[in-house]
Amino acid sequence: MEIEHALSVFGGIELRPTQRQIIEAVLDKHDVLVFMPTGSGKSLTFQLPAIADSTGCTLVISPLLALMDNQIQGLLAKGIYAATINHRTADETRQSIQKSLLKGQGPKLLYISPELACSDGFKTIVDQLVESSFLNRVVVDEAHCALEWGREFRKEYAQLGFFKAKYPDLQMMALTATATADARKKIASSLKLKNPKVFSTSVNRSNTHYEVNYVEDPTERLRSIIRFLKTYKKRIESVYGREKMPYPGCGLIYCRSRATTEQVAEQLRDSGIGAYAYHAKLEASEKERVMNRWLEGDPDYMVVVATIAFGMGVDKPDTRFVIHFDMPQNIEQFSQQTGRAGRDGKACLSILYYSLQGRNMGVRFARTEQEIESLKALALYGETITKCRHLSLASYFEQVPDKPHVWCEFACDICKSQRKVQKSYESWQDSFY
Ligand SMILES: Nc1ncnc2c1ncn2[C@@H]1O[C@H](COP(=O)(O)OP(=O)(O)OP(=O)(O)O)[C@@H](O)[C@H]1O
Repeated sequence: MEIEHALSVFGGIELRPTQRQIIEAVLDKHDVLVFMPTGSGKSLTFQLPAIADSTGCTLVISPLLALMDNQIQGLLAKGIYAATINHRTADETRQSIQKSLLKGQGPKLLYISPELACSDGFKTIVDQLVESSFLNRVVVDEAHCALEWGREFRKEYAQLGFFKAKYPDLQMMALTATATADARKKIASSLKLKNPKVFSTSVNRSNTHYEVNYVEDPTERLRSIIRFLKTYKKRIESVYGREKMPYPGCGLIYCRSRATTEQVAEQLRDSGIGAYAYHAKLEASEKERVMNRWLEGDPDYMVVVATIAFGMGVDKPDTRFVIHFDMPQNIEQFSQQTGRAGRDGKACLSILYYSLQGRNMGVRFARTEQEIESLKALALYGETITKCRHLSLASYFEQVPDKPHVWCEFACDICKSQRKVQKSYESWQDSFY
């Protein structure tokens, strides 16, 4: 099937130039390594070739069930046969999927976890699929989970090199938003990719307005957020009306601890702002309710106040802001969480509350040399008050543009008013003495 024909399934969207190049390389049977920022449309680069294949299956290895479900629902809604096998799958369904795969009539995309991929039972299925030429390629999504130093490290991710070790000609594709040169090398080597075509696009998200607020006291931080959200809500409602559904101004606030998410959400509700907490210890039904209402754009769920448990794979394109009430653990986490906003390409806002307490907490939890480096990069991002925030982020990812002003155009607090940032930074510093 032609690219254009396969694309029609996606409702007439136009491929971005890099997406097209990647898809062409995949259809040319190259191993491919993709580094593109969060929300830049990486999924399409493996979904479209899978649809274009006349027979056989693309195996997608993904770290989270929620992430798999999200993609499968989207594909099924477009009439594409996609499925998952995981611990929740009934035996009958599992057997029926396996049988259909071996006849070449199975799902076009089969999503599985790295743990299942590495199990002996599944390896036997892979053997049979390769022998019958029904396995077109293996896609490793969120490939940075293979990096031992990352917070999201999963040991089975680091074992996925077995595919190429046994079947050197089996095509593999790896995708991640983590973009340092070191990460690239390590991912390619861990998966044993053969002369991969590497695609790396700018980490810059020019639709994001970056802002850093230097506030040490958590109570003052909360006051500042409430002030911001009240003004913001008023503005939204004056344009769209009070009860607009879906609500056009949804966002996320990240905190470090579960207790903080609950406290912040409660205080926001008391101030008339629709907000609910989301963390790993909530009942499954509560998590589902909060996630679904937020995704639907319910005004009472305008803000989700979350721990790190809410993040990877959440795709709500019209998320308008991400606020870090507490500092994230490092710059990778900051970049990934901020990447939840503005996935529709429209303007969005990132506000980082920077504090000495947050920085020290990061030091306490950093486990490896690389994590410390990434935390230092976050500190540099927060404490550099003479350089555009977009550029500070880009320097960590070793991407410095020729024409920095084109990247930002006043889309950060420093480019907007360096004097104001300097004043706020200095008064924060003064508060220590
Ligand atoms: N060419 C395109 N034109 C318009 N919208 C697109 C295009 N490609 C992807 N999108 C949309 O952009 C959004 C983000 O895409 P996707 O989830 O693939 O991002 P991603 O790069 O995988 O992000 P993450 O790293 O966070 O998983 C989705 O809503 C998707 O439908």
